[in-house]
Amino acid sequence: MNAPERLVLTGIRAAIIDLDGTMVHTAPDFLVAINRMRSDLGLAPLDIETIAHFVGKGTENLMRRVLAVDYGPEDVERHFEAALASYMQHYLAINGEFSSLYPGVREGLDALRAKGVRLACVTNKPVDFAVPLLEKTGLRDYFDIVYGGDSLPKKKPDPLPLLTVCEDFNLAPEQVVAIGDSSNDAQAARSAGCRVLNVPYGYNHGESIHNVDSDGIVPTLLDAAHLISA
Ligand SMILES: O=C(O)COP(=O)(O)O
Ligand SMILES: [Mg+2]
Repeated sequence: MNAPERLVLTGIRAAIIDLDGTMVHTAPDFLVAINRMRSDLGLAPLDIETIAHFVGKGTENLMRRVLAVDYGPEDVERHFEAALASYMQHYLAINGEFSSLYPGVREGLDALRAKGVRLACVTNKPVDFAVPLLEKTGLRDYFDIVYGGDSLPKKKPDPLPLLTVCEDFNLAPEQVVAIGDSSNDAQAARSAGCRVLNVPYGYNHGESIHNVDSDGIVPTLLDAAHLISA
């Protein structure tokens, strides 16, 4: 029997990197902003694990999931606008204050850049949250492009944001790898025709990352960088 082949991704010219759960552990920011919003609405606080399971499909989805803990579908819609406005205000007030970089992020971005791999950040976070967070964590200058969940008509798992980056970089999708913590990132990459690596430490809707269809699971962004070559 042949020894298992070591995973290597060749012909890669750009990497599209996810933000929440991949570069930055933002669940503590979500916890504070959501529970301040819930307090404004007279609702009891949620724990961090519950909230982390709701993260990944953008702010509107997050609001609906957080309200659905207490309300049925009609009341969720009735409270939606007020909840969203309260949440946006509270999140912007603390954005990045309770967050931290995961191990190997800066090293991984440095290693990718040293290989001549261009970098884009594609997140489902609103772009007005994403850019200040990247600035606060010292990551903004790594990225030629940053797209938030509201930058384009569709967000991940739709392939549009990834395909837009490929076009911006003038690269074919197979020359681009997406790296993320969730099935959203993997599905978007598969639909776009990009390669995809997953990290196991983020927020995959409370499900095992091992069930996701991807080209591999890497412990850190630095490990991802080691597998990627031009
Ligand atoms: O805010 C979200 O919904 C998740 O954002 P992400 O795409 O950076 O994981
Ligand atoms: Mg993520």
